[in-house]
Amino acid sequence: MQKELAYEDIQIGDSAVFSKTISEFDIYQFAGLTGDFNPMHIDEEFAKKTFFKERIAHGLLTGSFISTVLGMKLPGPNSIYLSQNFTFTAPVKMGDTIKAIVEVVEKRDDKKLIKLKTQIWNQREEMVVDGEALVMKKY
Ligand SMILES: C[C@@H](O)CC(=O)SCCNC(=O)CCNC(=O)[C@H](O)C(C)(C)COP(=O)(O)OP(=O)(O)OC[C@H]1O[C@@H](n2cnc3c(N)ncnc32)[C@H](O)[C@@H]1OP(=O)(O)O
Repeated sequence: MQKELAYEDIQIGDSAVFSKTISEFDIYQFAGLTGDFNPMHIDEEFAKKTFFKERIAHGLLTGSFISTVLGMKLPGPNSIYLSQNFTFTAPVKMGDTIKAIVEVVEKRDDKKLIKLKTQIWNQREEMVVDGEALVMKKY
């Protein structure tokens, strides 16, 4: 279990990472959980005729691993997620291994707010998601 960090323990420049290989099962599970059965994610024949020519992961499935790093590592347990933006810069394909990285870029002591740069990269060192998150770490 990750040691719980207090707001004061967190410094600008601190970073944390979570890595995962995206499987067909992950994509089906996400479709079932959310109800987003867009055929470009789940129907190989349909996907062959799309711009990407094969099935790709839902953008928010990929993006959700930013939440994993924020909630489990940095700022970690007891973080309150306030906002997030995502730019999906490249597709995530089945079997890709993605790495979600967060880095503290700003702190606001009066409200205990932490701004983090949030990016996800694939195994070919291509950035697939870019963005920024705001988290409150009250205690
Ligand atoms: C809803 C769900 O079911 C569906 C999904 O989840 S799909 C999965 C998540 N999305 C992705 O995986 C897409 C990943 N992105 C890409 O692969 C690329 O961005 C792209 C191939 C779609 C487009 O790239 P590119 O061919 O380089 O784009 P253009 O240069 O032709 O740009 C056209 C205009 O769009 C703007 N733009 C492009 N990408 C983005 C982006 N990610 N976010 C915001 N805007 C984007 C680009 O600036 C161009 O606009 P402009 O006014 O002409 O500058």
